[in-house]
Amino acid sequence: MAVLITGGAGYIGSHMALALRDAGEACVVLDDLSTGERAAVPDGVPLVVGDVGDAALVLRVLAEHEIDTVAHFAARISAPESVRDPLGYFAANTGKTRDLLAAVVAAKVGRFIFSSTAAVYGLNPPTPTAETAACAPGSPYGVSKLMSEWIVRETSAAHDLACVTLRYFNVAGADPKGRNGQRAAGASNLITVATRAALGLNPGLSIFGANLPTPDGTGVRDYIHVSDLADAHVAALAYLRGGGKTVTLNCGYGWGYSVKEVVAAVRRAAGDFPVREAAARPGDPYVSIADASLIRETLGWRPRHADLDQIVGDALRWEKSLWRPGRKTAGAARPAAMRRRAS
Ligand SMILES: NC(=O)c1ccc[n+]([C@@H]2O[C@H](COP(=O)([O-])OP(=O)(O)OC[C@H]3O[C@@H](n4cnc5c(N)ncnc54)[C@H](O)[C@@H]3O)[C@@H](O)[C@H]2O)c1
Ligand SMILES: O=c1ccn([C@@H]2O[C@H](COP(=O)(O)OP(=O)(O)O[C@H]3O[C@H](CO)[C@H](O)[C@H](O)[C@H]3O)[C@@H](O)[C@H]2O)c(=O)[nH]1
Repeated sequence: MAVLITGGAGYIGSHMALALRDAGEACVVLDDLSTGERAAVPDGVPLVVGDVGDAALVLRVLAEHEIDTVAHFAARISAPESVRDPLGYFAANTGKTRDLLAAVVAAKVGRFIFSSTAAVYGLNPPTPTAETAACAPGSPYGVSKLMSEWIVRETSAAHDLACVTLRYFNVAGADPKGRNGQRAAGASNLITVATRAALGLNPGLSIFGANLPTPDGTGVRDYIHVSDLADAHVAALAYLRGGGKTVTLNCGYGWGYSVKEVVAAVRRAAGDFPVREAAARPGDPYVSIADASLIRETLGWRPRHADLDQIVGDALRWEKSLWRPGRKTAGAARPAAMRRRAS
């Protein structure tokens, strides 16, 4: 038995590959390397370079590696980009999820884990947000994921296929042992931007909205450590192999931090860095916090790295380890400590 990880050369999928390898589980990665990197795939895990929409390739991989479960991470992930290219997102995310499922059903693979997002809930969900909340995605990206969820659900109902859909809240941090982390130079998520700013790799941080209707005026998010998220996938795999039924589960902790609280945590870990207040991003929810009770009940999952200082510390250590002379991020100005490392 082995797990196929689509998108396993990307940020989250590669952490799952690491978690499975650490647990002694066989797995194989299928990734077209459009945003992922070969180096993110852990040593000893086979990488097949190709498209999840290539049915012949997928069928071959499913058979050759005796796959019993597919974990489908591969996707395009930028909400602003999806506003400019909705049809591209529906093709890449929704269309290819459909094509992958067709291969999975044809090959009689009985288990599927799908990467969805809190973005399906949209702009003003009740908080904390339970899985039963109405879905009203605020971007084509969110729509592409919600449509994929429906395809997963209907396919599961019609075929011998049990599926766990995981709706991730804000994924952050890096492998606590320093083996892996966010590699995308253009990553725009708060904790990556703030840690890179603290290291002088970009000119500073803009706080998008400082007068929002929240306790300190800045946006609040439920940040989940990427290794806890990988563990949730390992727990979902055990649940499915134990005969668990199709279910949709939030992945978050059930509490949130504001942008200012995240800035304070990064400053505690790395010292001061420039921060300015800017206009709120159109379409940003003010608050996004999971009701995380169902995943605990259903999978028995318990987070191990939920402390914000650990999330920030792991991200920071990873960013430092990535730094090398000539590495480019926006407006890089190298701090003295890093200039010394270069010489
Ligand atoms: N990062 C987050 O905060 C977040 C939040 C919610 C949900 N998600 C979901 O988690 C999943 C993984 O996100 P990530 O942050 O690791 O993104 P990522 O861009 O780092 O990883 C995606 C991977 O998929 C690969 N890929 C894309 N299209 C492909 C295709 N057609 N065939 C084969 N490989 C393909 C890319 O090369 C990349 O390695 C996505 O489905 C995303 O929607 C991410
Ligand atoms: O430079 C920045 C970046 C972010 N923020 C703020 O920090 C918070 C978090 O923003 P992120 O960009 O890190 O994450 P989002 O909440 O916008 O979105 C993330 O989580 C969503 C789920 O809720 C989707 O999955 C989406 O794909 C994923 O990027 C927000 O209040 C945002 O306005 C800033 O102030 N400055």
